[in-house]
Amino acid sequence: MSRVLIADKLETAGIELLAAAGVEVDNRPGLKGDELKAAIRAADAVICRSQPKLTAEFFDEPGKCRAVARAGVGVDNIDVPAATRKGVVVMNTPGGNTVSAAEHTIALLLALARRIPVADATMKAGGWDRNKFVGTEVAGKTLGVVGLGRIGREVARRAKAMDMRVIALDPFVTAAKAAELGYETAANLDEMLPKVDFLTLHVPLGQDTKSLIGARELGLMKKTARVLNVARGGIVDEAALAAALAAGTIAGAGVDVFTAEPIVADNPLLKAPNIVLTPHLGASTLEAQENVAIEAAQLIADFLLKGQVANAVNMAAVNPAELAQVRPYVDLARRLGLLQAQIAQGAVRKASLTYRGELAGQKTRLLTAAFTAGLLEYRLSDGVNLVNAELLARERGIEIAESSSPKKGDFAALLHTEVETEQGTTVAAGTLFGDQYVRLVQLGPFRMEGYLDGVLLVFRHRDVPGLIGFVGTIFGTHKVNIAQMTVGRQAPGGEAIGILNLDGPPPEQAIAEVKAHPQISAVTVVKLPAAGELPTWLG
Ligand SMILES: NC(=O)C1=CN([C@@H]2O[C@H](COP(=O)(O)OP(=O)(O)OC[C@H]3O[C@@H](n4cnc5c(N)ncnc54)[C@H](O)[C@@H]3O)[C@@H](O)[C@H]2O)C=CC1
Ligand SMILES: O=C(O)C(=O)COP(=O)(O)O
Repeated sequence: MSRVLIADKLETAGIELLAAAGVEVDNRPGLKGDELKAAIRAADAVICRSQPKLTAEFFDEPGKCRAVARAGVGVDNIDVPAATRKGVVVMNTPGGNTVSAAEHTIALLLALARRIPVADATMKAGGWDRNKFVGTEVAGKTLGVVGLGRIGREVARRAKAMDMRVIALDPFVTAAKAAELGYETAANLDEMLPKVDFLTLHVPLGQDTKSLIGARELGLMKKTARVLNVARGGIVDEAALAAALAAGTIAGAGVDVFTAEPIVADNPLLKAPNIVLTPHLGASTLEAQENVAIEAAQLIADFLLKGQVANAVNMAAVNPAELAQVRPYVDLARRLGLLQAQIAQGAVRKASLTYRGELAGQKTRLLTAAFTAGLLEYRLSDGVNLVNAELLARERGIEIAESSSPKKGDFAALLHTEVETEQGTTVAAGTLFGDQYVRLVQLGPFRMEGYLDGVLLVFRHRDVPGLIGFVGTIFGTHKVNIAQMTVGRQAPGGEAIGILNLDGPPPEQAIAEVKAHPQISAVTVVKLPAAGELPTWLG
């Protein structure tokens, strides 16, 4: 009989579903340390929410555990790469708590605007003050929504119903799509922040979003503005927010999520003025908990009893033998996607892939999925993989088109990609040398032979003598080694593009010095995996 550890508080509907399916349920929420480790090892699968921190050590020796289901969205409390390495499938249940998280955000917004918690507390302490708690209407005010995914969209829709003006910021939402929904867009945070009366964050916690709102960003906002964080602790810097509230440079905040949960006594937000706090209650409604408990239990029952995998954030349902054959091209396609994600400016509308020569008609769906996974993987909270990449792109209104042409050009096989955003189209094409070495052979209109790994410095320039030496000297001075370099140009003395492969990330100062050259028009730093480093879904 299969055994499932329930490592968090889970609605009984989920537990009943497992029992009815003939699975043994070990319902022990709140286990920690060695006890949790032992319970995981003894189970075939685990169901959790955000409380247990399933760090790498829990997957070191997973015993018989083969799957973790997160009854909710954010998997930031689970070390997914560590789980993957050990072959543990991690699944989640996006969508089930979307409405609850959105409603909680609106509840905090109104509680702040009308100062309800403090008025309530004052009254219960014997007070009656109708002058001290004068609030503000939200109608006519501007709400900035950062992250217009599932929850952000529901928040924006509700704000619109309250006659708020909505400005959205999300790399996967074009101005046209936003306008269709009745929202404005901002090109970046700096443009959005000075305009908003309320700011709400609905992005996953990741490298890009940690401290997304810090002292500098809070400083760009109106003194009368209020900040809401129902996403994840740390997306808004806690110390900076507490300081801005104390200084009165921000008028209020509503926070549901914290860097350490349960909150620690010295968290500066506990003592900050004009703040409404809730203990991670965004998904805590009967409805949401029933949804996610049933969904998570069903995922685990199907996995254990039928071998079926759905909603996996770290696993591709691709036949292993097939994958082995095309692995180097899958790697190339993903790297081109990662490159395009970092060089394309503005919200992505469409990606068009053309398979030329020997690649024509060869598992192109798989390669297109790999390219799409690369294009999306920096931004989304769900782990993007071969299985879900195209669906996730479609959900975000990104069209993915592919075509094949068996005619051979300069290369026996070529993958040509074009990414269209509201600001233009970027072209990148790649191939394999010697059936295994991944190479970039075209960027924009320029032909070249570039390496698609590590840190790349891409610079557009005019092909004038001495320029390459100028750039090389800058990196030499800053002690950043240049491992490779390639230049593509159409004609001597004309427009050109240079790519340097650097042995480490370049300091800001070095980039500023490169940009200062009058013949260099644009500089972009692109971060790609090291050569041979494969994504977890391909490893
Ligand atoms: N307080 C609570 O109880 C709950 C909190 N959450 C949190 O909310 C987050 C969002 O959930 P969903 O809306 O379901 O996820 P989602 O994946 O549907 O939406 C996330 C959106 O953020 C956008 N995004 C990513 N990086 C961005 C950036 N740097 N700037 C602007 N936009 C960016 C993505 O393009 C995507 O559209 C989850 O990751 C989770 O951490 C989710 C449920 C309940
Ligand atoms: O689904 C999410 O990401 C949440 O933050 C909800 O967390 P919880 O399940 O209530 O611990």
